[in-house]
Amino acid sequence: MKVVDGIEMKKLDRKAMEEYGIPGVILMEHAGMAVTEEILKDLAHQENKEIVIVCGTGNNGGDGVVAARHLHQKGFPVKVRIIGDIARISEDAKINCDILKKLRVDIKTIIDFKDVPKLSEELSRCGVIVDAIFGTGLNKEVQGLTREVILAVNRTNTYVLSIDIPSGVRASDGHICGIAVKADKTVVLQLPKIGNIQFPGADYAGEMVVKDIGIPHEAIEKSNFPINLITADMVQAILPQRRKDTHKGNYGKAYIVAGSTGMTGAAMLTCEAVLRSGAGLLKVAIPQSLNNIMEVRLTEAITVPLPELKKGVVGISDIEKIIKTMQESDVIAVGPGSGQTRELEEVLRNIFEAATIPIVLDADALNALAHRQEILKLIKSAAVLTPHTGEMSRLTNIPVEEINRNRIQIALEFAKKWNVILILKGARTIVASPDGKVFVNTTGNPGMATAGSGDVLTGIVTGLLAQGIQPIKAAIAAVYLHGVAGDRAAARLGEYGLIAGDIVLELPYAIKEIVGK
Ligand SMILES: NC(=O)C1=CN([C@@H]2O[C@H](COP(=O)(O)OP(=O)(O)OC[C@H]3O[C@@H](n4cnc5c(N)ncnc54)[C@H](OP(=O)(O)O)[C@@H]3O)[C@@H](O)[C@H]2O)[C@@H](O)CC1
Ligand SMILES: Nc1ncnc2c1ncn2[C@@H]1O[C@H](COP(=O)(O)OP(=O)(O)O)[C@@H](O)[C@H]1O
Ligand SMILES: [K+]
Repeated sequence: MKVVDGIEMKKLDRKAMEEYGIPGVILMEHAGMAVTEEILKDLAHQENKEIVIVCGTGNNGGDGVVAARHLHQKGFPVKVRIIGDIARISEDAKINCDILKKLRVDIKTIIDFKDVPKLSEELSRCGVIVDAIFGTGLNKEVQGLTREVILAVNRTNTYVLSIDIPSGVRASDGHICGIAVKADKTVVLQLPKIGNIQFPGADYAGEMVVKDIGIPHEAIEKSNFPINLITADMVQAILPQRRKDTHKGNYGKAYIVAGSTGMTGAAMLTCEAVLRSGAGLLKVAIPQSLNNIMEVRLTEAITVPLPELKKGVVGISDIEKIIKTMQESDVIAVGPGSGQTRELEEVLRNIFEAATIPIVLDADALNALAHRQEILKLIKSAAVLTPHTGEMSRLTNIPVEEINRNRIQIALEFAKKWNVILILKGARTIVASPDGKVFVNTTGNPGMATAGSGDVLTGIVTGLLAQGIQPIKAAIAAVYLHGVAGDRAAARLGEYGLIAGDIVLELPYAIKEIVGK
């Protein structure tokens, strides 16, 4: 599903109107009806059926006014409160306001701070507040009277439904323009906006429901706006059903180079996730002295001990053996728990030069690349990098705060510059491809902020790549499944007690949930 910013949404609205001749009032009518439908669902669970709709003077307010008409028609007590100068109301919203007046719906304007206490009282007394103050047209910090009204909405305990996006959240990036409505539910019109899914804005949305308002789907499909939301349908289409007449050779050989003294656990988690993702065969390169530990724990994997020179870490002396196994494999992953050694860069350089298979780089492999990203240019095959924000900061020399303000753009620029698939991990993981596309993941939860959960993701990407899934698709499916597995684990155990191994254990069920088998 496409994700847009305010400008792209406006373009699509205009296209619907100008190229397809769908008048704005019709789109507004659909929006208002979609909102009504959701309000009716919410009202079904509560005694207090009174609704107060707080509107701005733009088209978002117009959607609220249409909803007021439908609710009035169905016999619900509705109040409409319009903030600001009603003379400035948008054309389509005015048409609908005029109808409301003729229907004698209770409609008033809030033009002064002294109107706020009365409004606060109405907001506290009603059963549902509809927030139709600003949508995609928010273009500056929220101040003055509107700020007071939003504060009043947030002070109540009343259920709040926002139209399109909680007022105060900037559609283009999720920035909070000083203050924003804290919604219980957001009825997103036609397409999710970046501000609906990127933090901090995403935190204000509550439950999100996306509703079609009649913008032609072919117009949306033709849009070349690069951002997409990863959905279950998308992942289902990526994961093939297994054919009956197959054997382990059909599901690929994965090769993991991971682990060092003190960090065999990272290698273990990655390996388990590779196997649980359905790869046919797994080999793991491990410093000789750690081999026994791995053999005991990893029943199903083949270990390939490396004759380490420096005890407990992989070094350049191991490279011949690494390259040989790599040449017999379908994917290689390097980095989880590898340790920070100077030699790792040299190891990577050799792998990059020799590899004809997809390469997954995580953790210490990424640290080894910091300040030496240019060696990524040696890679002739596909590469998937999986940094968390801290690793991304080291890779790019951009401060963490700046990355967090601009995750999509920074991930995209890196992917294009270095011709890699970049998975920028965190709450709302971003997958960026070198051809300029971005996929945002919304599965997962803060319970996954625990040591080793990134190693699990590396294993899933690697396991899917082993099975011959196209690299960008493997990355998309991996982040989604990783999040679903994490959500399942959290549902069972809660977020506090969740550990990375639980994500691995839930992974088969997450896959089954999507694939059906
Ligand atoms: N045909 C369509 O386009 C359809 C659109 N639809 C709906 O419309 C929404 C977009 O509507 P929109 O473009 O009219 O903008 P909207 O969000 O209502 O606000 C703009 C107003 O707010 C004002 N303003 C902004 N920031 C402010 C601030 N900080 N503090 C104070 N004022 C501020 C701004 O003022 P100005 O910039 O003019 O000074 C302007 O007056 C969209 O989210 C969806 O819900 C659907 O009905 C389908 C058809
Ligand atoms: N709040 C959150 N919401 C969703 N996913 C999260 C959240 N916190 C962490 N995760 C996920 O958990 C994983 C953590 O990875 P990482 O930081 O590399 O852990 P480690 O290095 O310990 O393995 C990432 O895939 C990240 O997206
Ligand atoms: K709104």
